[in-house]
Amino acid sequence: MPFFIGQHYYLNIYTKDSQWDRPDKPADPSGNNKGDGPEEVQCSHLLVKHSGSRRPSSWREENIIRSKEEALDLIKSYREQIVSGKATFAELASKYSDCSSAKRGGDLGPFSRGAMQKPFEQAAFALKVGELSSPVHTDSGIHIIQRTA
Ligand SMILES: N=C(N)NCCC[C@H](NC(=O)[C@@H]1CCC/C1=C\[C@H](COP(=O)(O)O)NC(=O)[C@@H](N)Cc1ccccc1)C(N)=O
Repeated sequence: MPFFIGQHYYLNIYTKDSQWDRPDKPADPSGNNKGDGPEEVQCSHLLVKHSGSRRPSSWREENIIRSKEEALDLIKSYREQIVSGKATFAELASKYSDCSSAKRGGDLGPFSRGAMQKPFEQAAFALKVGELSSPVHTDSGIHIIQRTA
């Protein structure tokens, strides 16, 4: 189906899914996503901001000027320390995360789709419980995410 500007798309108001093609049946009001993964996840994250972040400031640093590349190097080193068992996720998030959730070891609490920026949501909902993501880029900066529930 060729795409052209102004083309209408269809939004399932229950599951928030969107599609170009006209649905062939009414949306299910129960909002069941029919096994397309969990409705809600709980995650912890470690955020390293950089000069291109939408808000380059945090509880740790008034004015964050590190480059995106430096932020990625830091995130990779934290991820390596967690994977090798040198440090726990909560220890590093508490010390180094540029998000206020650092105070809770990075815990964001439970959230459903639609709450977080898309790249973060996509990564979080693809994780199995206990799994640690690769670096995830959002407008906030670079994250590693651990699904806890
Ligand atoms: N529980 C929710 N629904 N809270 C609203 C989330 C808003 C959402 N946030 C994000 O997508 C990213 C990924 C996770 C954290 C985050 C960004 C920022 C840091 O980045 P910055 O905004 O300075 O660019 N931290 C937050 O939002 C914190 N309130 C998250 C939090 C902290 C403590 C307890 C619970 C949640 C968004 N749509 O922007």
